[in-house]
Amino acid sequence: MTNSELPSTFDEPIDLAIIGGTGLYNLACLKPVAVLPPMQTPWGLTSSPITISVVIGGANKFTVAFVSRHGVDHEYPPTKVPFRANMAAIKRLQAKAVLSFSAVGSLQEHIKPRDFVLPQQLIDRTKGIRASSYFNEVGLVGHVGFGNPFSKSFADFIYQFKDVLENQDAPEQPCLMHYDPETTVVCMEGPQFSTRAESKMYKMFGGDIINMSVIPEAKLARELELPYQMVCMSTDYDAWRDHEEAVTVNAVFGHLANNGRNANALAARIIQEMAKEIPEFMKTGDGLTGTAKMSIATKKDVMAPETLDNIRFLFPEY
Ligand SMILES: CSC[C@H]1O[C@H](OP(=O)(O)O)[C@H](O)[C@@H]1O
Ligand SMILES: Nc1ncnc2[nH]cnc12
Repeated sequence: MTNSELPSTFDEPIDLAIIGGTGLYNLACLKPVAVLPPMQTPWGLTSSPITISVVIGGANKFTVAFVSRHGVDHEYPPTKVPFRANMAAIKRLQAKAVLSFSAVGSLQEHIKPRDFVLPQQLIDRTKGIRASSYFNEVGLVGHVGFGNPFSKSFADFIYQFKDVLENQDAPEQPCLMHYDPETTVVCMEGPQFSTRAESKMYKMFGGDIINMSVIPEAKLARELELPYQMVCMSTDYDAWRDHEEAVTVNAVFGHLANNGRNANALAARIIQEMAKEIPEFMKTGDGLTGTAKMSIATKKDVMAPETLDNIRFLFPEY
């Protein structure tokens, strides 16, 4: 059956949401059972249809939803991705966690192109022009904690499968997965890449890798109480190495095929293991359950009916 012949509705809650980035417009390791058309949310339409797949693991059924961040034909630049719609749709489908993939530049010698990184910290260098919150309205003010922007439990889970990575063209130079509590991703505005001076400044800040899309995705996931981990796939050394050409899109594209294969292998293992037994952090909410409600400072009595409808779109139980 081709994707266009599949049902366009799916009525069960999903377990895991996966967001694909540059070069990862679908996951070949998944067998779709439904393709939902781009979902209308109070924050607009999602950037792509949502592909639903079901995996059987022993006695369990495990459901995955896939969204393409930039659209299936890469129509949305990082500044204009409908991040709030994408994340609202994922929440509406009742995902228990979000696994996000991103192509990144490396700010450190030891992180080579084709290596993967599980960042645990981030530095926001976007320019305030992206809608980055559900709780930043007159009549709805909320301040969620963001000290630890990623899910350590999820990163620990993913790191178990570090050995699935392969370098197909140069097996003697294996692809590594880097993971420690200080590993930091810088998120810049784009769409232009950084200047050499900016790239060196980000290194001085303590950045290890750089992309254009972890903000506001990670912030919105936190507001939605969703455990969120980004798997960063290195494609270049950005612009800080004076003796080398600064990053170009051609350099990035040169590594996308290998990174895409590794993303599929990694996602397949993660899904297989989750289907056998849903990890504890997905069952319990990773300590995030109830944090959004606690963060809202505005009194409910003064909220407009439309505001309450939007909150209920995200949190039907509130
Ligand atoms: C084409 S290189 C720059 C582009 O790649 C990354 O996209 P994504 O995070 O969606 O994989 C980066 O964030 C930029 O948007
Ligand atoms: N050098 C870079 N800067 C920002 N985003 C990127 N995505 C891939 N490489 C990048």
